[in-house]
Amino acid sequence: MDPVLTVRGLTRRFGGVVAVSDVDLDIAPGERRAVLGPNGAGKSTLFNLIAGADHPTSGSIEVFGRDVTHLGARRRTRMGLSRTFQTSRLLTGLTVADNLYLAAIGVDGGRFRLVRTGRDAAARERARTTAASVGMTDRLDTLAGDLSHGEQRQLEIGLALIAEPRLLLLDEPAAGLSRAERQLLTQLLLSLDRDVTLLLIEHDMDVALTVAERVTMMHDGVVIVDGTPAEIRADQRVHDLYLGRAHV
Ligand SMILES: Nc1ncnc2c1ncn2[C@@H]1O[C@H](COP(=O)(O)OP(=O)(O)OP(=O)(O)O)[C@@H](O)[C@H]1O
Repeated sequence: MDPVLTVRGLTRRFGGVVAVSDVDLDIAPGERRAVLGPNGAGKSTLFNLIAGADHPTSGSIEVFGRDVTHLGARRRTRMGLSRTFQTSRLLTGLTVADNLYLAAIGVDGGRFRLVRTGRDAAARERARTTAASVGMTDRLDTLAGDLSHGEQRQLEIGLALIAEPRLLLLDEPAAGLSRAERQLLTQLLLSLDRDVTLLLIEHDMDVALTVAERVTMMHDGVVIVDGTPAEIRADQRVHDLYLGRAHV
């Protein structure tokens, strides 16, 4: 099967800083991949380049076999790429159902066709099925602002899933969550349909190594190890750079 994502020689410079340096990445359909690395490794820059929020100095990005290097974020979204954000985009004064409903009616008609007469009902139904897929059926009538931090993260993932993406980019999904919330998040990510390929940028080793089948470890903009969670755990360079520190 063709890769979902192919990155070649990707480089992003900011003045004299090479935030991402000659990175190659191949992600297969249905794969769960994590990108790990200490502060300043280049994870966020790589994420933004793949999402289309930023553009590389050199190199190329293909999504679903199509060169998107020079396409903006919206075009990539329409192709089936979706992302979460580190800062919450929830409408805290609205219920879970309404947050999902508004996202559903906002989805581009090309990918999620809602015939005019049934538009409202279809969007409501889509909100309900998405809530179920992120384990929030019993919270549909709760205001987003009244959700726990972990539930808000669940809802954000739901919003990213509403357009039925084929590639979901998760930007540090475990950031700021308690241990119990991280475990729930891990379960949620493990439960997602394999029709969606996952790429997560993550600081939290436990979440990344449990959810991902393959981990790409970055340092100073460069990929230093690419392997299975077992290989990552056993790698001396990872220990030196990452595991040896209190919390990087
Ligand atoms: N807009 C920018 N302008 C200048 N330098 C930048 C910019 N964005 C990132 N950098 C630099 O690029 C390098 C990589 O940063 P990046 O944020 O991608 O790392 P990261 O692995 O995501 O780190 P963190 O875990 O702290 O978010 C750092 O040296 C950072 O200072």
